[in-house]
Amino acid sequence: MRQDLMRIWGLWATRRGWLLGGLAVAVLSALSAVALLALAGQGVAAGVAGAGGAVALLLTRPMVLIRPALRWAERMVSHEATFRALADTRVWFFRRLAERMPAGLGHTGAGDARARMIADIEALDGLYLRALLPAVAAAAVVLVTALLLGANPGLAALVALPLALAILLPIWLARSAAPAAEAVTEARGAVHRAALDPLLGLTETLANNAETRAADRLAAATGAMHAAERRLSRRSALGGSLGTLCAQAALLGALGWALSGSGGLGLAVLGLFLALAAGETLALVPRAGASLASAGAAARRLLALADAPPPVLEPDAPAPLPRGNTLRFEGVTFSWGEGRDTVLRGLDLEWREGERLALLGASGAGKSTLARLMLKFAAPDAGRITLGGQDIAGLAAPDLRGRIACLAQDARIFEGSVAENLRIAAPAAPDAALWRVLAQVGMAEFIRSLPAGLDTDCGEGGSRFSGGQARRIALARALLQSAPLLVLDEPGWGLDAETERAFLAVLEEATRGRSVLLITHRLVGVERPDRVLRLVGGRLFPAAA
Ligand SMILES: Nc1ncnc2c1ncn2[C@@H]1O[C@H](COP(=O)(O)OP(=O)(O)OP(=O)(O)O)[C@@H](O)[C@H]1O
Repeated sequence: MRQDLMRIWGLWATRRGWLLGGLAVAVLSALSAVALLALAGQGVAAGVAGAGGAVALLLTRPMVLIRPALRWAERMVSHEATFRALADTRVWFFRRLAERMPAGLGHTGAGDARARMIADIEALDGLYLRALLPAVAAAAVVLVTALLLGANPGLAALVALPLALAILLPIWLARSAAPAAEAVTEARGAVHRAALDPLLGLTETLANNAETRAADRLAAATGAMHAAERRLSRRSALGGSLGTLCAQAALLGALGWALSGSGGLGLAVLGLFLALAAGETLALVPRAGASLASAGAAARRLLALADAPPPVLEPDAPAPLPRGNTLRFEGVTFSWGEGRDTVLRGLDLEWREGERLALLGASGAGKSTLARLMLKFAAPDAGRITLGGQDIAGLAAPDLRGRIACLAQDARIFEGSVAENLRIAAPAAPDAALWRVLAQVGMAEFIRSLPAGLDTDCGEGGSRFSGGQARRIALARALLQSAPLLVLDEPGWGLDAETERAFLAVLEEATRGRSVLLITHRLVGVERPDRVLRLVGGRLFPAAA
């Protein structure tokens, strides 16, 4: 746990100024509480002794204002620090995921990754806000208490030692709370999945009358989560009780010392008031144990995913992009991981520059896998893939992807306007270019008829449009990318027969001068490919058009 949390702290290096600033203000704020009560105590002692206590009163007045100001500053600075650190962590995690799962989350649990991205990263704020901040502030208070009472080491020990114990206890408890925190984090992920999965597939859930079963699963997952949370709360409550016990022991110690009459009135009152002041700061510490354990569990889950080896390593010194655009597979063998079926077996392919290739094959034959290998979303287990004679392993992935445009089978429409979705492929494309590709996929007229035209919002996952319309926008996006090689994975998926034929008929015109790889289950007769290949048993065979 410690190592994982240290890694997370290391990730926040660029926010060290804010984080340390927050710590400093938290310490000052806690010490101001001590100063206020210490001065009040001195005032009371002076008053009781008939010495007036005017000086204490004079000093107390500004403290009454300084303290709330420091509390306000503590909130603002520490929350800003946390916000910035967590934002960095989210971006870092996103990049790590993108490197490690270029072929998409579909095969690795999108719900789980989403839970980690949101909930686990949020739980990390406990490391700073609820563990480090209160613990450091409390430690400073205990130290200052010991120093202020230093005139009498006996009294100092009676007050400061139980208080120090109140800080150490939650840290010690955090270790034993780690499994409970881990269980809570896992259970939250399970609730996320149980809630999201049937919702994302709501139509199937309802059509199969499966909502009761889905609700039962969600209830079971929620029950398991509450049970796990209860176990963690018990630990937290134990920490809270033990912490309070320690703080009260300090008060009792100070009171006992005062009543024993072994020192002056001033010191006795100071001891009592300091024990009271410290109690207030220490009240936040017991929660630190559970928060630390939860942050540790979240950090472990995040790092497990973020540290997975990337499927394709980027070259240290990428080769320059070659001139030619002929793409070759030379004896490529590939499986998606240990224990998984071999998808490609010593596959050879020459996709010549400017060639229009149709790739047929049964479902699951490995057609999309072939496309993913070309884009370096995965790397061959044996053999190599070359572009213009250069092994793509030596090319930087962004360079390669600038040469090969791809319409994936499950291409997603993002939230944002039609224009924004298209410009993902070509950020500087003028409106005229957008209209051109929309016309090529038969969508220009429809988009023009919408009040907002190109600015029409697509909705989440393209929900503003029908499946076929969304598919055509994705197709237009692939056409817009001016890459010389174009891979179209099932471009007709979701289109009615007439639209599919119309699109395939204009494909030649729309992709003139480019190499096209058309991946499909079947040809409809209007494609006019230069060559047709069929993928069977991990190898390619010539097929009739
Ligand atoms: N990203 C991935 N991670 C793990 N396994 C994968 C991944 N993509 C594909 N597979 C697996 O590889 C095998 C071939 O799948 P692929 O999608 O390449 O076939 P396909 O010929 O395109 O099928 P379809 O025509 O049904 O789309 C399948 O067993 C599939 O589960």
